[in-house]
Parts: sequence; structure tokens; C-alpha cells
Amino acid sequence: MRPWVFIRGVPAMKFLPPEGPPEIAFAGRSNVGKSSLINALVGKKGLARTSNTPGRTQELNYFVPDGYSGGEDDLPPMALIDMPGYGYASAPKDKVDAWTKLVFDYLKGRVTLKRVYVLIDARHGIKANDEEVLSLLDKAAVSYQIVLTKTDKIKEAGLPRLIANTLERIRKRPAAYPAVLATSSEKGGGLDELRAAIAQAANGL
Ligand SMILES: Nc1nc2c(ncn2[C@@H]2O[C@H](COP(=O)(O)OP(=O)(O)OP(=O)(O)O)[C@@H](O)[C@H]2O)c(=O)[nH]1
Ligand SMILES: [Mg+2]
Repeated sequence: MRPWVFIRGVPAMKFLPPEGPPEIAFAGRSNVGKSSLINALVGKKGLARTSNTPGRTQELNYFVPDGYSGGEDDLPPMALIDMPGYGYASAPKDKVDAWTKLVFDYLKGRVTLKRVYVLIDARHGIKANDEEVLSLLDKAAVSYQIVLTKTDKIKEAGLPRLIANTLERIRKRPAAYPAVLATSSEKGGGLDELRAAIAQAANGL
């Protein structure tokens, strides 16, 4: 597989690249593990910047497989988009409000956005601000799938029940993919399944 590279940080909607290849976005509360999951998926530590402190990612960061010129006739097969988190962040409120608006505007208004992975910390489950994002995606008819993160931090025996409970929570949501993926960026769990799901989503399946 070609190495992945960072191509663009988007601080506001007007800086988005022209609509081109399928985009796959990673959304979730601050610190849930979005950037870590992208690094684990593409096998490149430090590609997306991570931190113990919530609020690390502050722009929509575009990653593509290396080797594309960016010309109209040479488009990458897809772009992975790391996003600022919503919810708590150790940054001034006006900044956090601006990131949240950017994330929400992007999620509901991007034609080439093929799938959103909504990351949920396996220890905490779906929170009120996650529900808000799921409702926005349902309303905008943007396909999304729930991904549990940091499953290395919970007891393995509890995982089937957690998955079942999460599935029950999204059962009536029209744009939710009816399966929940359980991952650990730390230990590598669930990454192959997620890679396969992403490849399918990028191909419009
Ligand atoms: N144990 C464990 N820790 C993880 C895992 N994934 C991420 N972390 C840790 O969680 C913290 C936050 O990870 P990030 O990837 O920066 O989270 P983020 O969602 O991108 O955060 P923001 O950009 O601030 O919204 C870091 O300290 C990571 O090392 C995981 O699978 N297992
Ligand atoms: Mg991040």
C-alpha cells in the first residue's frame, strides 16, 4: 500500500478543496481517538497529530495515499478526513464553537462525503452531543457507522453487550449502518474490518 500523506488543513468551509474523490470522515467527541484511529488504519504513527489533551485537531485535515499530483485527471481513490472533536476541549469557547460549526456544516453539506465514522468511546457510550450529530446526519441523509474506540480499556467479556446496546440505540435511525465496529488503535483490534468497510463505502457500496 502506498504511504498516506497530509495534503490540506481546512480551517473554514471556504477553504475546502474542490469536490473530487470520495471523502470518508471521522467524527466524535474530543479525545475519543479519531486521529489515533486514522494513524492506526494507514499504519503511520504521527501522520495525524494526537494528544492526551482534548482539542488537538483544530481543522478538517485531509489525508490521501501518496503519489497524486492533485490534477483533475489524477485523483486519489479517496480522502480520509480527520476532524476537530465536539464537546469539551481545552480551548477558548469561541474557538470551540467555530470548530463545531465547521464540523456540522461540513457533515451536512458535502456532496462527496460518502461515509462518516462516528467514534464512540467504549467506556462512555453514546452521549447527548453524539445524538445531536447522529440526528444531523439522519436529517442530511449522510450514511454513517458507529465505531467504538479504546476497546482495550474495557473488559472483553462486556463487549458483546455494549455492541448490542449501541445497536439498539441506533435501530430507528435512518442513515445509520446497522452494524457497530469495535476497535482499538492501541492493540489493532477491529482495524481490518474497518478498512474493509471504508473501501466499500469509498466505492459507493
Ligand atoms: N488505550 C487507548 N488509548 C487510545 C486509543 N486511541 C486513542 N487513544 C488515546 O486517546 C487520546 C486521544 O487520542 P486522539 O487520537 O488525539 O483523539 P482525537 O479524537 O483525535 O482528539 P481531538 O483531536 O482532540 O478531538 C490519546 O492520548 C491517545 O493515545 C486506543 O485505542 N486505546
Ligand atoms: Mg484529533
